Amino acid sequence: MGVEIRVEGLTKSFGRQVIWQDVSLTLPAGEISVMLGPSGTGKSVFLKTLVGLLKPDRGSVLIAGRDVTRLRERDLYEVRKLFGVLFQDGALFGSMSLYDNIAFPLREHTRKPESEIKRIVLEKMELVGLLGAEEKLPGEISGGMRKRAGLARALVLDPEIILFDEPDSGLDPVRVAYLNQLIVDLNAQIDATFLIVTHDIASARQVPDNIGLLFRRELVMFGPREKLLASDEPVVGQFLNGRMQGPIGMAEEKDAAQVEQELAELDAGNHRGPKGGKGASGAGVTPRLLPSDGIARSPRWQAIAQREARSHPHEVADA
Ligand SMILES: Nc1ncnc2c1ncn2[C@@H]1O[C@H](COP(=O)(O)OP(=O)(O)OP(=O)(O)O)[C@@H](O)[C@H]1O
Repeated sequence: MGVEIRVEGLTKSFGRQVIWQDVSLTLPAGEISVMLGPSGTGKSVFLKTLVGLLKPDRGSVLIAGRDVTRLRERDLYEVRKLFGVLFQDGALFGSMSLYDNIAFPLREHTRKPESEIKRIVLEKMELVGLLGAEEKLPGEISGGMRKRAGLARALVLDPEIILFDEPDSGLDPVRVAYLNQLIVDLNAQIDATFLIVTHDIASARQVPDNIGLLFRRELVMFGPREKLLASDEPVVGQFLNGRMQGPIGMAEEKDAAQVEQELAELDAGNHRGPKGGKGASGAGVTPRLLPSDGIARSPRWQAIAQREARSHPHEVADA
C-alpha cells in the first residue's frame, strides 16, 4: 500500500524570487518522511506543488507513473484523490459538526449512501480517538482535537499519500507527543506514504524513516533518518539541534566569516548543543517511535522494531 513520489529537478519561483531549485528526492512508498527547513524556505510551496496546486518552473513530480506537473485539470483531479491533506489549522468548517466536517469529502466526491458514510466516518473517528465527539463544533474543542478531526477527514477517502502541514503547530509538547504516536500508529495501520512538514525537532528525530532539509533555496539533504541525525553537515547539525551557531540566522543567512567562527567555537566545545557536540547526532541517534501496543505491526514495522531493539536495547526492551 501507499505509492512512491518521485521528484526530479523541481524549481519554483514567484516572479524573480526563486523559492527552491533543482530539488530531487524520492518519497518511498509506505514510509514516513519529514521535510524540515527554516521559516520561509518554501515547505508549504513544496506540498502545494506535489498536489498540483502550484505549477513549478521546471522539473517533474511522478506519482503512480503520472507527472503531476503536466496533467490537465481533469486528470489532476484523479491523482488528487490519492492524497489526504492535514492542513495546519485542520481547515474545518466552523459551523458544521465534526461528523459533518468529516463526512464532507464523502458527500462531495462519492455517491455513497448515508448509512455507508456513517460507517466510514465513525471508523475514522475511532481511529483518531474522537468517538463520542460527533456533534461538537470545531470552536468547542481543543486544538489537538481539531487536528485529529482534520486527520479523520483526510482519511475518509482512503488516501495512498498523506501530507501533514505542520501538524504540531500551536500544540503543547504533550499533545505533540500524542499526535506523533497517532501518526506512527496510523502509518502502521494503513501503510500510506506520509510526508510531514514540521519545525519540531523532537518529532523529526523520532517519527520518520527519512528526513529532508530545505535551506538557501536548495534541498540540502534528503535521506534515512539515522544518516541525517549522524550528519556533520553544519546546516543539518544546527537545525536538528536547534542551535544558534551555524549558517542559519535570525532573519537571514549569516555571513561566511561569522559562521566559520561559530563552528570553530563549537568544535572547541565552547558552545554545546542540547546533545552536547558536533554533528546532528550528539550523544547518539534518538530511538525511533514505535506503534502502540496492540497495533499489529506490518513486516515493515516489525523490521524497524527489531532494528531499534538492537540499537537501543534499554529503550525498546518490550519491542
Ligand atoms: N502564491 C504565492 N505568491 C507569491 N509568493 C508566495 C506564494 N506562496 C508563497 N510565497 C512565498 O514563498 C516563500 C515560501 O513560503 P512558504 O509558506 O512555502 O514557506 P514555509 O517554509 O512553509 O514557511 P513557514 O515554515 O514559516 O510556514 C515565502 O517567501 C512566501 O512569501
